[in-house]
Amino acid sequence: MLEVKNLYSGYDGRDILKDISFKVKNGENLCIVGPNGCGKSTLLKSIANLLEHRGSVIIDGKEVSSMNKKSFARKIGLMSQITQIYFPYTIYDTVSLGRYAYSKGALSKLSKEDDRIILESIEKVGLLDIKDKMITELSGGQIQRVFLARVFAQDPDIILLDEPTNHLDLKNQIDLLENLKEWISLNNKIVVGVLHDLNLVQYFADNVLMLKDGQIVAYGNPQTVLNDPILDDLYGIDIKGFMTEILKKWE
Ligand SMILES: Nc1ncnc2c1ncn2[C@@H]1O[C@H](COP(=O)(O)OP(=O)(O)OP(=O)(O)O)[C@@H](O)[C@H]1O
Repeated sequence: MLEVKNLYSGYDGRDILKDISFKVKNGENLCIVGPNGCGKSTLLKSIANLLEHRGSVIIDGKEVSSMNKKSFARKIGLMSQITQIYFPYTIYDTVSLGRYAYSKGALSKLSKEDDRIILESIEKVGLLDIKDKMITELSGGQIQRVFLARVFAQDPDIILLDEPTNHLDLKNQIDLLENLKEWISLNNKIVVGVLHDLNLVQYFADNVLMLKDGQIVAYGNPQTVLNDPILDDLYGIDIKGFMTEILKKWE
C-alpha cells in the first residue's frame, strides 16, 4: 500500500504541491492528470524522494525518507521523462543497472538470476533481438522502452511513470499499458503514472487523481472523474464533446 499524507513540496522554498493525500492499494494503478505545470512531475519526484517534502510518503507502513538507498530501490522505481543525455551503453548494460538494488557490492558480477531477469525484461518491451545495440543509436521510442525494461529489471513494488507513452506509436502505447496491467495484477504491485492522453487514462486507469495548481480537485474511478464538469474547467475545452466528435470521424 502506498499512502501519501498531507504532502507539501516544491522548489526554492516555494510550495508547488499543497496538502496532497491519497492511497493506492496493491494490485491497482493510479493515473495523475491535469494541465501543464499543475505539479504532476513534482508529485512523482516527491514520492520518489528526489525532492524534499513535508508530510508523509509511506509504503507498507514505512516512511520512505527513513529507508536506505537499496531497500528504497526495491520499493520504488521511477521512469521519468527521457532526456537527451545518455551514456554510451548497450541496451543490455543499461537494463542491467536496474539490478543495482540486488547487488552485493559496487563491483559485484551479475548472477545467473540477474541475467535471466534482464533478458526477460528486455523481451517484455520487444527489444531482445537488438539487446547489444548502443542506446545512443536508438529512436526516442526505443529508448523509452529500454528505460521501461530497466524499471522492470529493478522489480520494485511500485513503479512511478512520468508520461511513459509520449514517444511511442499507438501500438506500442497500448502494448506498454497492457504490459504494466499484467505486471500489476500478476505480482500484486502498484503503478502511479502521469498520462496526458485522457483516452489512454480511460483505457488504463483504476483510479484517477486530478490536480490543479498543486491541489487535488478530483479523485476516483475514471468513469466518475472524467465525467466531472471540473474537467472542462480545468482544460478550458469541452473534452467529452471533442472526443465524441473525433470518434464520429472514424465511422
Ligand atoms: N526544478 C525546478 N525548479 C523550479 N521550479 C520548477 C522546477 N521544476 C518544475 N518547476 C515548477 O513547478 C511547477 C510544476 O511543475 P511540474 O513539472 O510538476 O508540472 P507538470 O504538471 O508535470 O507539467 P507538465 O504537464 O508540463 O509536464 C511549474 O510551475 C514549474 O515551473
